[in-house]
Amino acid sequence: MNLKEMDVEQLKAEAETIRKTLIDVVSTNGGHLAPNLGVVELTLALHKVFDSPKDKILFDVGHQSYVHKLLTGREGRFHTLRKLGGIGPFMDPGESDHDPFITGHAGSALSAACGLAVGDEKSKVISIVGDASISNGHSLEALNNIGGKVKNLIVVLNDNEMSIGENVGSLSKFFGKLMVTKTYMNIKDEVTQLINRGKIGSKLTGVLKRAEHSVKHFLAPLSISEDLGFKYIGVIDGHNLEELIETFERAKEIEGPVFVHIKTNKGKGYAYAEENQEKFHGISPFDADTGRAKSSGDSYSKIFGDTFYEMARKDERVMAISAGMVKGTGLSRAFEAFPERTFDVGITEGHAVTFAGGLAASGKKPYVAIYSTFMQRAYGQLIHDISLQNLPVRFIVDRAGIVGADGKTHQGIYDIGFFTGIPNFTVVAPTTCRELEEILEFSTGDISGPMVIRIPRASCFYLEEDKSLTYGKWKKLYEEEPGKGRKNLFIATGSMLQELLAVKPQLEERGIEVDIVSAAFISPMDTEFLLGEASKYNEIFVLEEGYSKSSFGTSVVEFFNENGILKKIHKISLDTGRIPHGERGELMEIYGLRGESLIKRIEGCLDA
Ligand SMILES: Cc1ncc(C[n+]2csc(CCOP(=O)(O)OP(=O)(O)O)c2C)c(N)n1
Ligand SMILES: CC(=O)[C@@H](O)[C@H](O)COP(=O)(O)O
Ligand SMILES: [Mg+2]
Repeated sequence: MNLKEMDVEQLKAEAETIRKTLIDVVSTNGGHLAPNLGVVELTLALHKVFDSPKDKILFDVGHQSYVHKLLTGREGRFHTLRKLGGIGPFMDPGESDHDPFITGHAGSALSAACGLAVGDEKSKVISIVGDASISNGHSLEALNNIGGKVKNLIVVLNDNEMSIGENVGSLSKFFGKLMVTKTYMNIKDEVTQLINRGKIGSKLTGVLKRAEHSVKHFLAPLSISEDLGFKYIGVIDGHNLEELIETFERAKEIEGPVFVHIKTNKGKGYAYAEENQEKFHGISPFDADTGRAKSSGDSYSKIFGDTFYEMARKDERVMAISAGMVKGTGLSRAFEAFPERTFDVGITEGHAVTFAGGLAASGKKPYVAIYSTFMQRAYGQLIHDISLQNLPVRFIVDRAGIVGADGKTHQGIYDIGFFTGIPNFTVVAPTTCRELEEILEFSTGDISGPMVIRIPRASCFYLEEDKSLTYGKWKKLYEEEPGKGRKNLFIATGSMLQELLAVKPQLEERGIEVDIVSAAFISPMDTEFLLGEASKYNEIFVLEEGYSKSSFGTSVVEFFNENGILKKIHKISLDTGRIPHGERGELMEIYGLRGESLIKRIEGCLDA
């Protein structure tokens, strides 16, 4: 039956069916379960009242847009969620006309919605933003622009009092306080009615108006409705379909911008997710009956978190900053143990970087752990605040390379380019977890400038016989003399050492000599090695899990060029910036960085 024709009881039954589908599919494929369980009624009510795609419904981040996908013709393919070629993780106009704009990074939706609303005044634009994402600078800049101006825009604050973990910061308290304005709104309504009925004299009217004003400022010193230029409706129970539908019908008729404040419960309807909202924010496949996820081996993030904990224990100047990703970056233990030296600054990557700069300028040893893709948000700060002052901030760039099911908005493939393109940064991509520990240990010393340590979304790799790292030096993993019949040199950084070693036997079986150098240091490069031993090889391969333009490979090419050495350099990296969602392993294979396709690619280079 068409949603528009359903009565409330039928919609409630539909909500139950949707919750079951969400649990079934996400327990099999992994994904963002708790955020979606929390917005089932909210999304049903939006689609009941508004006419998508004529009216544009845009979820910020889009990790909670699964219900919207189910209601807009994608239910038949929903079992393919986050799989290669299947339904995507966030909103994407390439996937459906009902997704008016791409999302994935927090805070962008309000700006996009502002543009969509101004660009098409005939439609209503409804943008749903979470209580953590609304305090992101991007969202605040948009609110600043929308307030008092954009009449066909409705902002829905989905307030579940959670980010991935606990929601942090004073702005989150401010938005929480808007609830208090409900009391104020009730008082205001009563005052207005009394005045309008003409039951009171003009003197008393003045007194009441002043009292109403003081009550407002006592209860909510800044009101979203009057001070920021929105018509405010709230607080609405986000699981009460009648109330939601009535609210949206009201909001639809009002000349906006309208701000609707909705309270929801993250994980609603699935006890395990309600009890552990952080775990079920984004989860890998799990057993729906027990709520237990399959465990995997130690990740690079875990090794970082454990090593950082030890470093912080030994050195009081060591500090950590996370932009809303404490658990994902492995830092939970350190945050619990050292609350006075660890800072979750919320979804504010730009601020996190400059805040760390300030700490470094005060003689502290800040470690900023941010996913590669979200680090893109802080490019200006990296140049203006860190590079120009050469501040010794340590950056842990997590999820560097292909991340898998989070798809094209989340692939961490540009950081090598943007960090090597800024002066003063040391850029290190450990090739094993032992190297990660070593470089972290090194970084606690009094380093002279900013240092980046890039780690993949992968389980740890170790070499049986691993030599120690020396700053700026690469490690030869071969014995033979170059030039004596040995023609091919492979310089592998980060995760690509493991990939290359895995195919080395097959390459050799096919008659391809494989001399490997493990190159944790992307910048500075081992120039002594490049000028000496490397220059004796005929073919040089540079392997990295990153975008090929402006890459480690590019740096090697430039270096040979600048030194007048003519070499055939093959860049084994990602030739496209549009890598879709799928499993990391299969994407590595498809894009020529793993297994048989890596072998073919190398053979192709040698044949050319
Ligand atoms: C720029 C950026 N930084 C970090 C993230 C990771 N992230 C995704 S959802 C999320 C929390 C969002 O919380 P909220 O907006 O309250 O939505 P909820 O999940 O509670 O519905 C974070 C930190 C992101 N997507 N984008
Ligand atoms: C939506 C979002 O941006 C995060 O929830 C992200 O999906 C987390 O990724 P990990 O699962 O790799 O921590
Ligand atoms: Mg939230």
